[in-house]
Amino acid sequence: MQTQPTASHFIGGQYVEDTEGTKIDVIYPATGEVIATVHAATPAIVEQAITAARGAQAAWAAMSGTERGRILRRAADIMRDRNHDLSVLETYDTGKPYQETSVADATSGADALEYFGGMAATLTGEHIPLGGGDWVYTRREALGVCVGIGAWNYPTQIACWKGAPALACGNAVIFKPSETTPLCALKVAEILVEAGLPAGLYNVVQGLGDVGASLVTDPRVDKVSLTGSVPTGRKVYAAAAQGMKHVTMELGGKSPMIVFDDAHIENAVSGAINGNFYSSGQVCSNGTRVFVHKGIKEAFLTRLAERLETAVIGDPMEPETSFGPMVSQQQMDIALDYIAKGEAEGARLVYGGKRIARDGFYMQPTVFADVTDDMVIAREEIFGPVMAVLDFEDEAEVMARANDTEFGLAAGVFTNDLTRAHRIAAGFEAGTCYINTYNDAPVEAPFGGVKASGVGRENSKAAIEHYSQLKSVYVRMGDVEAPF
Ligand SMILES: NC(=O)c1ccc[n+]([C@@H]2O[C@H](COP(=O)([O-])OP(=O)(O)OC[C@H]3O[C@@H](n4cnc5c(N)ncnc54)[C@H](O)[C@@H]3O)[C@@H](O)[C@H]2O)c1
Repeated sequence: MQTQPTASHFIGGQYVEDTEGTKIDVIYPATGEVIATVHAATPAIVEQAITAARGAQAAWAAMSGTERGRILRRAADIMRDRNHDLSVLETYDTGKPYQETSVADATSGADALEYFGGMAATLTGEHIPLGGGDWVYTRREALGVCVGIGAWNYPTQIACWKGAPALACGNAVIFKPSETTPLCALKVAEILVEAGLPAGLYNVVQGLGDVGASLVTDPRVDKVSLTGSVPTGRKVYAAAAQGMKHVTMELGGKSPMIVFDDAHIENAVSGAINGNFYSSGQVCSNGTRVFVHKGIKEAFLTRLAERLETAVIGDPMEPETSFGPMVSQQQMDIALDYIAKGEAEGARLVYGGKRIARDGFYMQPTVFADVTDDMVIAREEIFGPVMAVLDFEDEAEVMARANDTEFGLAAGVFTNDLTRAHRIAAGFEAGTCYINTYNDAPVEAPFGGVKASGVGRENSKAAIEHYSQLKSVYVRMGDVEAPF
């Protein structure tokens, strides 16, 4: 497959290059080889993108929702038709196994385009009757130019989860992918244009944090949607506040998963695997603090270790590979450093813990038991395949410990006690909760965090609120009274 894109950026409906920008090498995580090179956007490229977006937005917003939606739904169909190639590219960009990318990336992006494409024609205001025959009507209007800034773990999905609702509402989009995974968003832009999206409405500019910051601070940008870490979120939120811009913040987590002693152990182990080792642990909503009731702890750990033995670690392009490399040397080193901290703090290493001796950024899926709440591996987001298993005995105690974190992205509970399951879900301080499952993210349901994990929601009808605004129009049917 040709991994070198035609050019670094996609602006005004076409590929654009400016080799003056800082060189960014794209590294295939499975081998460490450079598979493409792009250039960070220069100020001239940023200017071009903002001008293109502003120039195209008003006419797009003036089209009917049905027309806008049709284009998005056509793009969804093209994405599904090209799922194989898009999945291979996603694997080159991120290192995630094709087994995952073929079902969770372009397919999820297509779902967002289809869902919001269908919704575009349903976006309306309301009629509010007042006394004396007067009335108010509301108009749901676009925000203008929306900037999306992506993390590296789901480059296609993030480009679509931000782009689809923004476009459905009549906005123009400028998307800056993570500098670690710059390739996939360009394909999303190409497909949208092929589906009939007028030029300038979905632009992709490459770059590091400084390019993101220059977009966030530009007065011509109306909204910023970031997927990234909490420290970056604090900076971007603060910068956006200066311009009183709308924001969506999809940030990190250290989510709890509670396994009661009446749980179906096999399902709970599956949930813990999905919530810790999918995408080599590089998922924001992962349930990395697994609280297991003392009564079933050893049975849970034994079964977990047996199941981990069956993971197929290897070439991510091979269909049977179920666990691939980390995205980068840097991210692997961060995770290995946390493993060293866990051992130094006295946690019991029950599985993995080592780098795998082969090319690329491979490390073992890792499980620590006997982890206590104060350990660094139980408090900080690792963003790697490192599970911390903690003991508990009492429901009230585990609820308080689960919530004792600055984060609030996700949380899960495994139990067969119906009322307890809902009591726990109600008690979680988290935006996205799971009962007897973990890490589902269908487009129909709102996704996002509370506390330091974020502001706003992606997916579902809720996303519309974050990509549009209401205008109230007051209508007087009679004479206007005034005091003098
Ligand atoms: N809640 C979610 O939906 C979600 C999904 C995926 C990942 N994440 C989080 O993302 C993090 C991992 O991704 P990452 O390492 O790419 O995150 P990161 O915060 O390092 O970078 C995210 C993006 O922000 C850009 N950026 C950095 N500094 C900036 C600045 N000052 N102004 C504007 N843009 C700036 C980066 O270039 C990148 O595109 C984890 O914390 C993970 O939990 C959250």
